[in-house]
Amino acid sequence: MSSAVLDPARVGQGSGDATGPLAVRTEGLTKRFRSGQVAVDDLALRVPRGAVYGFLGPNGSGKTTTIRMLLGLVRPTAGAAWLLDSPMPEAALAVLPRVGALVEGPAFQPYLSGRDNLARLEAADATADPRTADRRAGEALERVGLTAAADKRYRQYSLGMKQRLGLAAALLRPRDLLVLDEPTNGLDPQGTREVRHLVRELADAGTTVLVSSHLLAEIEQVCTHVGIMRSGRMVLQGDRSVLVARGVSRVRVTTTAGLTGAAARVLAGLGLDEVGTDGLRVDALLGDVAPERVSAASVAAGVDLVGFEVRHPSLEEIFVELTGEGFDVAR
Ligand SMILES: Nc1ncnc2c1ncn2[C@@H]1O[C@H](COP(=O)(O)OP(=O)(O)OP(=O)(O)O)[C@@H](O)[C@H]1O
Repeated sequence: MSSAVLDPARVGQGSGDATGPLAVRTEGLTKRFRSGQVAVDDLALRVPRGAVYGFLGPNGSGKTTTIRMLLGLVRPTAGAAWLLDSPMPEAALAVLPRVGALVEGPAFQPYLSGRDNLARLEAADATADPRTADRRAGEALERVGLTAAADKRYRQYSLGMKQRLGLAAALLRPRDLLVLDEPTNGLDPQGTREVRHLVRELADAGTTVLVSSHLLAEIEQVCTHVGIMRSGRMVLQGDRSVLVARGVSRVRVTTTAGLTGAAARVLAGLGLDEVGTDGLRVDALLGDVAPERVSAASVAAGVDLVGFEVRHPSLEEIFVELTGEGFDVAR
């Protein structure tokens, strides 16, 4: 399917969608590498304008390949992508100046300083205004905390400094959309906090931000929306409440000796699943049963309530459950 076949106007691109105007949209986006590896499989990405979209998934789940396709750096095997309503890669020249990107391996010169590298990028960009280049480079370096190291050669930069320079390059001018692939890679905790702060600031100023990470905790606090990838497929996408809604709460009743059987029968009688007993504790999945029904039914059945606890899983637990993330990478 090519973008010519799939007209954005016909599929409601940019309006009409339940989620409102979109800054990034893909339909059936697929990448099969020559090795036969399907890195991205039939992806329908939906990044609303103004969102901070956390693009999450374990190592190897297809985030970088997706981002490279969005930016026209990798050609999709099938499907289509739009950035700011413009088809990619066809409209790359027109739309990419409005898009700041931080992707792996930016083309920086090792023997030039950070500042001179930015100047070189500016000089290569025909759409940039040379009169304001120095000021904008200085501001971008300051925003990413690189002013002190601005005149050091790139090859002497630490990984974190390189990452900051990549961010500075994305911020050389105001952007409507920022696409950041693992921006906290190589940063220390303070640097990670600064990136979060920067993302929030940019979003407050109206920029849409698509930010990938394999660590939910790193970007959870700034995301308005999430998309979770597993083995090249999107397993969950929407505003951040979809994550919470996805979590399954558990209830735990603690009672006295001799009453655990009765407690288990109460829980099962209410239709709760996975009822299990451990010492004086009886656990079950709460499902959509109200907790107060469980406590009331227990008391009515003569079960002493020594303890009563409802546990909501953390976002991290939900993320791990969805992605099946373990120590090994996906593939
Ligand atoms: N050029 C390539 N040729 C063959 N396979 C590739 C190529 N690039 C990526 N892959 C494979 O595609 C899959 C997805 O990789 P991708 O880099 O998109 O994942 P990711 O989610 O960005 O992971 P990470 O968090 O580790 O960067 C992986 O299995 C990877 O080995």
